[in-house]
Amino acid sequence: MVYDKIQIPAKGERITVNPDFSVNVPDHPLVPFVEGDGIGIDVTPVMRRVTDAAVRKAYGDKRSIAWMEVYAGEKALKLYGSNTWLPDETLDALRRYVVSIKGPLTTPVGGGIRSLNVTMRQVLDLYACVRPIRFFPGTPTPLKESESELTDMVVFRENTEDIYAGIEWPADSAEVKKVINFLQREMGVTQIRFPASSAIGIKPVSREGSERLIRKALKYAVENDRRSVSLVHKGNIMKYTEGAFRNWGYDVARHEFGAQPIGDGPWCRFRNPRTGQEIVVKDVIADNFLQQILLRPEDYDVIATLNLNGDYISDALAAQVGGIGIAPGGNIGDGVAVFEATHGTAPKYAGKNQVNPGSMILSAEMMLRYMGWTEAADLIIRGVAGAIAARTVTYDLARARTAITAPHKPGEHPKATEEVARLMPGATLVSCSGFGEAVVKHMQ
Ligand SMILES: NC(=O)C1=CN([C@@H]2O[C@H](COP(=O)(O)OP(=O)(O)OC[C@H]3O[C@@H](n4cnc5c(N)ncnc54)[C@H](OP(=O)(O)O)[C@@H]3O)[C@@H](O)[C@H]2O)C=CC1
Ligand SMILES: O=C(O)CCC(=O)C(=O)O
Ligand SMILES: [Mg+2]
Repeated sequence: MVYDKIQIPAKGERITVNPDFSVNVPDHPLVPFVEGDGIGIDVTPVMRRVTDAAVRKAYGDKRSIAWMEVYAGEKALKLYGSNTWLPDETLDALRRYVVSIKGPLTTPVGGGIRSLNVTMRQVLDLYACVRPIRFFPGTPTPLKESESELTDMVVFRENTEDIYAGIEWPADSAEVKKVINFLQREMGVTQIRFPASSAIGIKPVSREGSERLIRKALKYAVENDRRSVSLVHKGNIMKYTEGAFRNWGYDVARHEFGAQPIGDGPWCRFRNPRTGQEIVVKDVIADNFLQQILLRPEDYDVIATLNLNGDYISDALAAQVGGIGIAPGGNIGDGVAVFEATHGTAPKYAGKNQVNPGSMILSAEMMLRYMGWTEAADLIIRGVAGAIAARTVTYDLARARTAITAPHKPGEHPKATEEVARLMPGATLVSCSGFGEAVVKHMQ
C-alpha cells in the first residue's frame, strides 16, 4: 500500500481482525495516530511517551509500538490543501491498521464542516463509543470522596445514528419548505409550532443499530463481571425512537441472554454464564438518570444509551470523578477501533503545555487492553493512580473551588457570593508533560 502523505514506518506489522472480530496483534504493531487540533499538540505526544514507557517496562525489547502519523483536521488541511479535512487515505489507514488513537478535532458551531469525529465513527462504522468512568482516590470532585468512590460506570453510547446522522435543513431554505410541506400535506402533521421559520432535523434510530450496541454492552457486562445494564432513554416523549431503543434492548436481553422478567417486568435478569452472578437489565428515563447518578451512583454500572444522551452523560459523569481531564474513551466497531478522549480541543489552552493529558493516556490504556497488552495497561493505571495519590496534578485537579458564603440570618438560605480557586491541599502543580513524567515515575 502506498500513501501520498502518510509515511509507513519500515519496522512494524499490521494488526489483523479474526472472523469473530477479535484482533491478532504482532509484537511490533503499526498503530496510526492523529495528533488532533487545539490541545492535541499538548496531550498526544505525552500520551505516546507514557505508552512507550509502559510497553518498555512491561515487555522490554520484545514488544514496541511503531507509531504512524495520519492526518485529520487543521494539520490535514495544511498538508493536503483543497479543503481536505479528513483525507481518504487517513480513513483507509484507520480501517486497514485496525487499532488507532486520535486527539480531539474542532467542529465549528452553526455552519461550516460537519464533525470530523462523527464522520470517522460513521464511515468506519465504529458503532459503540465506550467511555469508562472511574474514580482515582485523591482526585478533587464536586462530591464527597466517599460518594465519588461509588461512581464506577461504563457508558456504551450508540455512535452512528440519532440526530448525529446530520440530516437537517436550515430555516428558510427551499429544502426545509419542501420537507414541511410534505409533513403537513402528506403526513397530516399539525404540530409544527412556527412552520414558516422552522429548521428541521431528523432522528433515525433503527432496531439493527440499537441491538448491536446493546448486545455489546451486555457482552461487556458478562465478560467483566458487572452487575447491571441500564438502558437510558427518553422514550416517554420520543416513543418510536428512544422508546423503541428501550424495547429492543429488553428483546436482546431476553432472546440472546436468556433474561427473565423481574416481577411483571420490564426489568429482567439473567445469570452470568462465566460466574453464576446475576446481571439485572433495567431502564431509566434520561432526566431522572442524570439526577440519580449524583444521588445514588452505586445503582448504576454498565449504561447503554443513544448518541445524544451518551454525549451529555459522558461529560456529566466525568465531572463526578474529577472532570474531562481524566475521561477516556474508545470508538469500537466489529474489530476496528479508534480510541480518543471524551474532551475536545479546549482551544484557549492549545500549545501551553498546561492541560491534563490524563484522558489521552487513559484512552491509550484502553487501547493496550483492547490489544491484549494487559501488563502495559495495568502499569498505566498504576502510574495515573500513583501520580494523583501523590498529588502531582495539572491545573484542573489542583484548583479546588471554594464557595464563600455571605453572612445570613438563621432560617435564611445562605448565598454563595464568590468562588475562589485554591490549590488542592499539598498539591504540586505540574504541566501537561510534567504529569506524563509523574505517571511514568509511578508505574510499578
Ligand atoms: N472527540 C472530539 O474530538 C471532540 C471535539 N470537540 C470539539 O472541541 C472544540 C471545543 O469544545 P468545547 O465545548 O470547548 O469542549 P472541550 O472539551 O474542548 O473543553 C471544555 C473545557 O473542558 C476543560 N478541559 C477540556 N480538556 C481538558 C484537559 N485535557 N485537561 C483539563 N481540562 C480540560 C477545560 O475547562 P476549563 O476552561 O474549566 O479549564 C475546557 O475549557 C469544539 O470544536 C468541539 O466540537 C468536543 C468534544 C469532543
Ligand atoms: O465532534 C465533535 O466536535 C464533538 C464530539 C463530542 O462531543 C463527543 O464525542 O463527545
Ligand atoms: Mg461530547
